[in-house]
Formats: sequence, C-alpha cells, structure tokens
Amino acid sequence: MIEIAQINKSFDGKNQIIEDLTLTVPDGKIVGFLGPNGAGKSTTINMMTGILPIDKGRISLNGIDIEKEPLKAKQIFGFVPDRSDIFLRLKGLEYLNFIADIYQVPEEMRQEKIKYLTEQFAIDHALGNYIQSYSHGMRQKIAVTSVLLHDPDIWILDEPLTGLDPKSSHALKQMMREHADKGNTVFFSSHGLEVVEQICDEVAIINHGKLLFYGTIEELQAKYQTDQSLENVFLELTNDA
Ligand SMILES: Nc1ncnc2c1ncn2[C@@H]1O[C@H](COP(=O)(O)OP(=O)(O)OP(=O)(O)O)[C@@H](O)[C@H]1O
Repeated sequence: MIEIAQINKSFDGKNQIIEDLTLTVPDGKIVGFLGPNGAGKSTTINMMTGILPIDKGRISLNGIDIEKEPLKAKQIFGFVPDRSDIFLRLKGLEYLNFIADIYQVPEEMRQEKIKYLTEQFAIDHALGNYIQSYSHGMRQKIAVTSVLLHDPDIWILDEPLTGLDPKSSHALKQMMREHADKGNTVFFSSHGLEVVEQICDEVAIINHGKLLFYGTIEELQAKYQTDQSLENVFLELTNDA
C-alpha cells in the first residue's frame, strides 16, 4: 500500500507544482496515474521514491516513511523511471548481476528471475552484448528486468509500456496483473488511456498538481453521468478552457 498524505511541492518557492495531494494506493490492485503533460505525475512519483524531497506532507510505502527510513523503504519497491539511465558500458548480464548484488538477491533466485524475465521480454539472447548496442526498447526491457529482480512488493512504473513492442508490452501487463492478484501494489503513470482502461482496476487523475478523481472507471462514469470512454471523460475533466 502507498499512502500519500497532503504532500506539497514547489521548485521555486512560489509556484505550487503539487498541492495538498492525498491518495491511498491499495494492495491487490493496478492503479493508473493519469494527467496531462506537466500535471505533476513524475514529480509525485519522484517524491514517492525518495528522489525528490517533500516540502510538506508525508508518503509511506507499506507503512514505511520514505523520508524517515529511505533505505528500508527502497527495499520494498521497484521503480521504473520514464527515462532509464543505465550503464551502457556494461553487458546486459553484467548489469543485471550488478543490480542483483546491490539488492543482495540470492544466487538461485537471481538465475531464475533473470531467465524468466529476459525470456518473457525476448532479450535473453542479447545478455552477452554491451547495453550500448541495444535498441531503445531493449534498454527499456533490461531496465524493467533489473527492477523486478529483487521481487519488490510495490511496483512504481513511470510510463513503463512506452517503447515496448506488442509482445513485451503484453508480457509486462500480464506480470502487472499477476503481481496485483497476489495482493501486491502496482502503480503506474501512462498517457495510453486505452491501456489504462484495459488493465487498471482504479485510476487517479491529477491536473495542476491536484487530485481530480480517484476510483474505478465505472465510478468515474457514474460521477460524470456518462457512459463515454475514459478518453472522453479524461479530456473533459482536464479541459482548462
Ligand atoms: N526540476 C524541476 N525544476 C522546475 N520545475 C520542474 C522541475 N521538474 C518538473 N518541473 C515542473 O513541474 C511541473 C510538473 O512536471 P512533471 O514532470 O511532474 O509532470 P508530468 O505530469 O510527469 O508530465 P509529463 O506527462 O509531460 O511527463 C511542470 O510544470 C514542470 O515544468
């Protein structure tokens, strides 16, 4: 579970980028995090993962405060950022072993996870090559693999499906479903409303750093008294004009 309680963020001390945002992401569900460009999704995720300090408010992951106990909190979540900066001069397998060392993943589990994940993403054949030689999609896949190696309870994914081919995208969506069905937390940001409609149990919509809606798509439609697609409701909800 992720508990975000009244968080605020400003980069210049004047403009409030995130304002009194409160949101609880429950276990056992896939939750989509939506908002137009610049709404504050990445800023929120960066605070959830301890990359950015929180001006006011608090965030806890499975009850562990990200600012008070950052190392403990970081052991229980896996984070795929929107842009993955990975070590291009390492070979795929070297990189995965490096990350597995950091998280102290036992040898047997490491082998098993690397085999399973890289086969799912069809990059198992390329693990002996330098990451530098990988395509954009392959780099994304190795980044996702590295994040899932230590089997984190909470998955936080910033635009995880961007750049993945249909087969790998399908595999990742399936993994997200299985992970949530086991009672874990999956939280991901996306601009792909069709994907969100397809796999999310609930959605959180923000604009200008404020939460506009949190609930199921059916609840969203009921609230706005419409049976329109998520895309249409989203456009209406985030239309500033
Ligand atoms: N380091 C920073 N310094 C100053 N302003 C920033 C910084 N990072 C983000 N912002 C501003 O904060 C606002 C929210 O940005 P953020 O990246 O969180 O939005 P987003 O919802 O993730 O957008 P996108 O969908 O385009 O990725 C934007 O107006 C952005 O310009």
